[in-house]
Amino acid sequence: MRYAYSTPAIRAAEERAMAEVGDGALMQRAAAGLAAVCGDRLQRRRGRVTGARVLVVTGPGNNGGDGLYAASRLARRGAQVFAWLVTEQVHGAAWRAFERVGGRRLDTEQTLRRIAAGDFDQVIDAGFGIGGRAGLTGDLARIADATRGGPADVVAVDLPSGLDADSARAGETCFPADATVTFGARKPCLLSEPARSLAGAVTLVDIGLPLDPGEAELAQWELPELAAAWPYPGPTSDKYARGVVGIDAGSAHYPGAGLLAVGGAVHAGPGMVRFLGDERAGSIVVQRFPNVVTAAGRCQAYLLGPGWGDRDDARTTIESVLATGLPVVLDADALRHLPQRRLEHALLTPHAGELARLLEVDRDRVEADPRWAVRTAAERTGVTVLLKGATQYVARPGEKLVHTAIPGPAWTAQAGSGDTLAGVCATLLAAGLAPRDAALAGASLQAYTAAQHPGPWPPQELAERFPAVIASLSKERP
Ligand SMILES: NC(=O)C1=CN([C@@H]2O[C@H](COP(=O)(O)OP(=O)(O)OC[C@H]3O[C@@H](n4cnc5c(N)ncnc54)[C@H](OP(=O)(O)O)[C@@H]3O)[C@@H](O)[C@H]2O)[C@@H](O)CC1
Ligand SMILES: Nc1ncnc2c1ncn2[C@@H]1O[C@H](COP(=O)(O)OP(=O)(O)O)[C@@H](O)[C@H]1O
Ligand SMILES: [K+]
Repeated sequence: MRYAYSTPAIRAAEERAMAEVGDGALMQRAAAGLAAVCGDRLQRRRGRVTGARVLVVTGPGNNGGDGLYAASRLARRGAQVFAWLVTEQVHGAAWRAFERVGGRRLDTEQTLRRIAAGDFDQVIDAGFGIGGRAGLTGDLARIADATRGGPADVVAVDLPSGLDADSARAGETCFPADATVTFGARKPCLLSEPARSLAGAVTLVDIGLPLDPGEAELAQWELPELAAAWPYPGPTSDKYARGVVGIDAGSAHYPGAGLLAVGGAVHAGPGMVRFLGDERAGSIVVQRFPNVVTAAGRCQAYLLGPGWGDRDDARTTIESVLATGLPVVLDADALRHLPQRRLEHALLTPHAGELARLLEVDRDRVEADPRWAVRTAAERTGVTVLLKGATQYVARPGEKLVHTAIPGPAWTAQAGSGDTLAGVCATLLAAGLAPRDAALAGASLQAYTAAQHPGPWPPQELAERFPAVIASLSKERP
């Protein structure tokens, strides 16, 4: 599990740590970790650190201090180090250390000229860290722009300047990095798209911050969580132990949605799938999946909504399934017909547009603050909500911590992926997983499979790769 902490929680932990060891010690730990990563990257790119030319883009606060101390360490290994100062204000002790090792200050024009000439092997972005605001202006924006796409390896200190540490947003101007060295704990921006992609490869350096996962803001699943949650059958499992899924998806207008949802469910390993939807969609489903049953009967979880279109009986169908008290995934068109009361046993799986409609806000508001949006929806509806998108967030009512699924490539962003995913989630509910785990495991399986098989696979073909991935995941089980 990867945890991310908000800026106030990190500041509070820093204060507790500084009371014990002093602030200088924390900064030295941070600088040592940063210099180690910068040195390794220089070594890999050019065979040695000696002779490398390194520019530190130096901000006025402690982030700038980290960068200068790290550069001083690189200078002691033979690098030539330069600094461009964002303002005249600079961390005094770090600046003196930088000057002592022969570090040189460059003015803006010298810096821009050298960047354009491809003169730097590495640019350390030590502009702003957790004190940073979104967006860059003035000469710093020019320097970030000039560096972008050039030959220098860009290493961000703590987080890329121009990002707000607590937000998923990627401002219009920021300093995209090839790598980020973050201190003490990950920041929410480093786990949330689109900000996450601007950070490159993230290394977490332990500087001894006393942080408790109970205070975390975000928790991202990794393979061990997925493998541990996955319902592998035991030696005596029968089809009811594995779970029977009832799927009402598709319509004469959208017959494909039924097939996609069933395809997701079938390839996630249920005991049985009953198709309870439109007759025409049903006959296509059975042709493709002869193991699917169209007769009504015992189910252990349901999926309602994909490809329904406008349906007169939408509300009554939802109410009759809710009345069973069995777990149910409410997706796509079912989300437009939710009863106006708190629900139970359901998992809602909206994308940003559907969540915006549910909350009666603009889509922009959801995208600007996805954690707020997913938490608010969970509180209002009383059930678990999975917000789909480049980062997939899951919130439960009464819980501040928001989880995210294992991330995957944008190949998954195509019509029909959501239908497939809803089918996987319903299979997991039928196997007895709690809605939160079903959402995280389903979304993680789809994203991880797409990462293992990059390319424009149609969703139904990606689903055919789920079984092999599920089988290989068993190696990760605790
Ligand atoms: N504390 C510790 O123990 C440790 C801390 N560590 C390090 O300290 C970093 C936090 O340092 P920090 O608090 O000094 O803030 P920092 O991010 O350097 O920003 C400085 C100032 O810049 C300004 N500013 C911000 N954004 C701006 C913008 N877009 N455009 C223009 N100006 C902008 C803003 O000032 P303002 O303008 O608001 O007066 C802000 O206060 C942290 O990320 C980590 O690297 C590590 O060493 C480990 C130990
Ligand atoms: N940029 C992206 N990177 C990775 N996955 C994405 C990205 N954008 C969307 N996804 C995923 O693709 C799927 C699309 O779902 P959805 O929009 O509901 O499709 P549909 O309803 O057309 O089937 C979701 O699982 C979503 O999380
Ligand atoms: K930075």
